[in-house]
Amino acid sequence: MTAPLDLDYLRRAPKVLLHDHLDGGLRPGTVAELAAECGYTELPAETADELATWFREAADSGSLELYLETFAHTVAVMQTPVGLRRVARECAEDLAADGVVYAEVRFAPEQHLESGLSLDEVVEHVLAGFREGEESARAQGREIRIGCLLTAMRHAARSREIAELTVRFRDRGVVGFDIAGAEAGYPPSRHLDAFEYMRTCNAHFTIHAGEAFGLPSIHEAIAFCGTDRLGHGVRITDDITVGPDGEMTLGLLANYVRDKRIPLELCPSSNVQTGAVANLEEHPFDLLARLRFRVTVNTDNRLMSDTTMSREMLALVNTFGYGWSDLERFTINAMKSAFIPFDQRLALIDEVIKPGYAVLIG
Ligand SMILES: O=c1[nH]cnc2c1ncn2[C@H]1C[C@H](O)[C@@H](CO)O1
Ligand SMILES: [Zn+2]
Repeated sequence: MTAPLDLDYLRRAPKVLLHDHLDGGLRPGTVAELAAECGYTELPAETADELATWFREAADSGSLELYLETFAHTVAVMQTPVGLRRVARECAEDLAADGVVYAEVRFAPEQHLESGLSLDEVVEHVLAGFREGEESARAQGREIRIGCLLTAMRHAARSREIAELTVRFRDRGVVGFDIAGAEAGYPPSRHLDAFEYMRTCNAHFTIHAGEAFGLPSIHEAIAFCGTDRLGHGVRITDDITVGPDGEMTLGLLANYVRDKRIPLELCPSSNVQTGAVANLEEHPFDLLARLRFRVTVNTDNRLMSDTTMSREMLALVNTFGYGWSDLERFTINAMKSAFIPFDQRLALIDEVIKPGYAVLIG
């Protein structure tokens, strides 16, 4: 018998998450406790409940720039070994509790140097936290694997350094590189040397592109930088026209993205909050899914969107009427697009994802 498609069963479904920011996924209570421990006095609210509401409402800004301002408070409490480790451990625990079996979690090491840690030390503490979280999840019967992505901030000038840091840690749990931050005015090609370095090292990267800025950003990310995946990429719809009879025509760039199976790391709730799309009903997720782009479901920032992978999937189910087989397809899309070796991706698909959905599909 097919399992009901509700939050409870969605949590049991094996899920794969490719786009989740470590500094956008803290537990509200942890923000409050770490602030008290490290003497950060600028928090906009005191209790966990008040903070949860504040982050969600402040991020509901309709602009990526205003949305990003909320990160000042989370980054502020992630400056010490204790803070970094705890946030990473809890991230792994929370994702595992939600039924995520594989996640790539990203953060920008250059934003965590205020108490004198080196870039390498910051990464070491975060990786140690992930390993602790994986172990405590395992002790509770939940298997999760976390790969770490290192992000460079696109308005800054440290991308080459962060790319080198990524490659230095490639055998210790860092699986790829990314650029993030305000998109308008900071094209991906500003960081060409970092991407060239990554390609020289046969290393993987994704680029936030096509979120707050349109096709030129996506074109640069692919044609100039050679990105493996697109962070968001929703604006690829600017290159798709839907005729009066519903006939869809893809432009050269949209065709290229689809033909090359370039994965789209779509983040439905986040896109509504930053104003990339007006509401979930108008989100192009379904259009792209029906056109068979390689769509994946992601959280982006669980704290700012007050969300989880299960809730993002439920929102899509309620909006577009998806069934378990659709969710399995999106999950396999994500697993195929991960930055870990092919044989390991295949093992997770065959041994964890397919059997997990088979039980739910009945
Ligand atoms: O959706 C996003 N677009 C661009 N930048 C983002 C997004 N979500 C988080 N960031 C930024 C803020 C964080 O401090 C940084 C590293 O995780 O990445
Ligand atoms: Zn993001």
